[in-house]
Amino acid sequence: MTSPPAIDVRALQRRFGDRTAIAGIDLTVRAGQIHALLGPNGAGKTTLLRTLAGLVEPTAGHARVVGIDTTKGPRGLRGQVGFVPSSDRSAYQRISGLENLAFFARLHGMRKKAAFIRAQEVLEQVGLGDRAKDPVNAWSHGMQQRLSVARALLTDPPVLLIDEATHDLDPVAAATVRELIAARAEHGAAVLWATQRLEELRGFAGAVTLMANGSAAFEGSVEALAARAVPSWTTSRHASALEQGYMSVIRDVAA
Ligand SMILES: Nc1ncnc2c1ncn2[C@@H]1O[C@H](COP(=O)(O)OP(=O)(O)OP(=O)(O)O)[C@@H](O)[C@H]1O
Repeated sequence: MTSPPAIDVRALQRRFGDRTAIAGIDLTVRAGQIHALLGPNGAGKTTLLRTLAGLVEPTAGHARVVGIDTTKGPRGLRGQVGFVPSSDRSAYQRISGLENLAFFARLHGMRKKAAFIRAQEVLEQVGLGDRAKDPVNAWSHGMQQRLSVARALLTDPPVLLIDEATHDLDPVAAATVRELIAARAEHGAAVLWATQRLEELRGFAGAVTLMANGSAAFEGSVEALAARAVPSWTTSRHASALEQGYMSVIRDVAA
């Protein structure tokens, strides 16, 4: 018998007043897969990730994470989901990164000593081991973003929801984060990875959903998206095939 998908989204809708953020999406991500979420600003990527993290309730349809209905909220999903919000600044600014992570590890039930050991370990994984004891308000934006990634990895959850984690990162730090996430996927985590950096998807994401206006305008492999590339006077000759494929899908939606 095949196990249920780690992420299972069926006919999901979410409205905010008159505005439709998610207009009926189906999505499946299995253990060990990295699934990229693309789309223009306002397409609904963050709303989808926040719904899966239990922070937003669907208006219709459903979302399940390792079989748990996400309407149970973040508490009901605790230990199952590592969520990296975009531009996350939710850490306690006056205490150190180490103390922040140890605090969150203790919320997950770790004993004090084990919590500090694990906190130091994940800080080293994201390249912040030597800054562990600095107060977070002395860290740069990119360092705080890496702290958010470290927090999501604390308990090795089976599902990782990542919203533009590499947005503020230098290329070396961004590569380190992708390697860490790929290693988690190799160990069985299911990853949903929202990004605007197309160049990072090749050799990283196995599948792509391109959202537009709250719907899935394309779903397939990175190679299949690149194969949608069409020569056009509007596309720069320097744009990669992947970028051209992306733009071709968005143009079809707008047409
Ligand atoms: N709390 C909210 N209240 C009202 N409208 C919202 C709320 N959250 C999102 N929306 C709307 O839902 C739509 C989808 O927004 P969302 O943030 O999910 O897009 P996105 O694809 O993540 O965009 P970006 O690439 O800019 O991060 C937008 O029109 C946005 O204005």
